[in-house]
Amino acid sequence: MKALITGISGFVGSHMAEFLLQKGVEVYGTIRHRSRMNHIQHLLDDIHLVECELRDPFSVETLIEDAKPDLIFHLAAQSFVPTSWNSPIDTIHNNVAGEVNIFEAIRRLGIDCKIQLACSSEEYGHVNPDEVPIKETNPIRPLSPYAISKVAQEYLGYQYFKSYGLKTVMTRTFNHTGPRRGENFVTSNFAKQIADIEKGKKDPVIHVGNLQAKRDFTDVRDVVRAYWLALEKGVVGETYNIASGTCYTIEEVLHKLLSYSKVQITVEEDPARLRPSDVEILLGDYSKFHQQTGWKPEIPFEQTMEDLLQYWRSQP
Ligand SMILES: C[C@H]1O[C@H](OP(=O)(O)OP(=O)(O)OC[C@H]2O[C@@H](n3cnc4c(=O)[nH]c(N)nc43)[C@H](O)[C@@H]2O)[C@@H](O)[C@@H](O)C1=O
Repeated sequence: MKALITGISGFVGSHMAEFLLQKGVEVYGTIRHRSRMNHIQHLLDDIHLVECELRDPFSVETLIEDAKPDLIFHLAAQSFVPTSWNSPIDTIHNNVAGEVNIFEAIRRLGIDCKIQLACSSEEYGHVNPDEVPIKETNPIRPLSPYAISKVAQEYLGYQYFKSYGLKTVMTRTFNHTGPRRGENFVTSNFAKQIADIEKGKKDPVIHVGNLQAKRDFTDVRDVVRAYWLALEKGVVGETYNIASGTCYTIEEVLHKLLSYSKVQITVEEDPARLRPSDVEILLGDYSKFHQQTGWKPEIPFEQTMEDLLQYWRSQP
């Protein structure tokens, strides 16, 4: 069996590759000329890397024709919410055009494959207090250009399923983290600041944004297992929440991370970290996915946070 991972050198892509290799799957992955390879350095002998610009239809058609995958995990995206305010068109173009190019290549070449689409809980956006835990049937009220790009990705997945029979499965994944998480994202950012303070590379002050937001975190290693099950047991054309079913304020996350360190650290708000609009609460109900696939998260949040901090401590 052959699987293609778009964005294989990224955070989730590298974990997905490790998971698939353990399953004995032949792994293809896309990189761009400026991709950093540090997350997949240890896998280079075992995977096929293809340089591909997903925004370029010719590049994508060549990729799909050469790889002829049975499974596609479409993980490549501009995924940082604040960047989507600074460059909204780029986020929408990157995330939406890239996916359409994949769908068009599959359709034109007549490739028979299943496609997992990494959609997002950000699509829910504004959530009323009486709407948690969030089910797939909740209203979509997106609050960022990134969220809009994910709504478009998801509905395109549905439309290509209905119009052309493409075997798409959409996963609305809530926040996820773990070793290799990009340093912009909150858990990694805080963990890296703590590790830098411990190493004496930074003054003992941790800079933070909105600590009142509530988020539902799942370990990335549970998430890639969910993506595999989404294609193995999920129903094509359907959308599933992937979540832990528990949420914490960002303040609680901060204090959890701080409790793993012996150094004395002062907390300071950095106004540049506040957003034009922030999703107040994301707390997911994953029962639809559980009923279909049997999946449930296995790695406790505390373990994820300790592993993340250890990851940053081990970085040069
Ligand atoms: C599901 C969804 O999950 C992620 O989107 P996100 O929730 O925006 O993730 P984040 O880690 O940037 O922020 C989480 C919360 O934490 C608050 N926050 C406080 N202080 C800082 C801070 O210093 N840095 C950051 N980044 N956030 C901070 C921030 O305001 C927000 O309320 C992406 O994977 C996205 O791709 C995705 O799909």
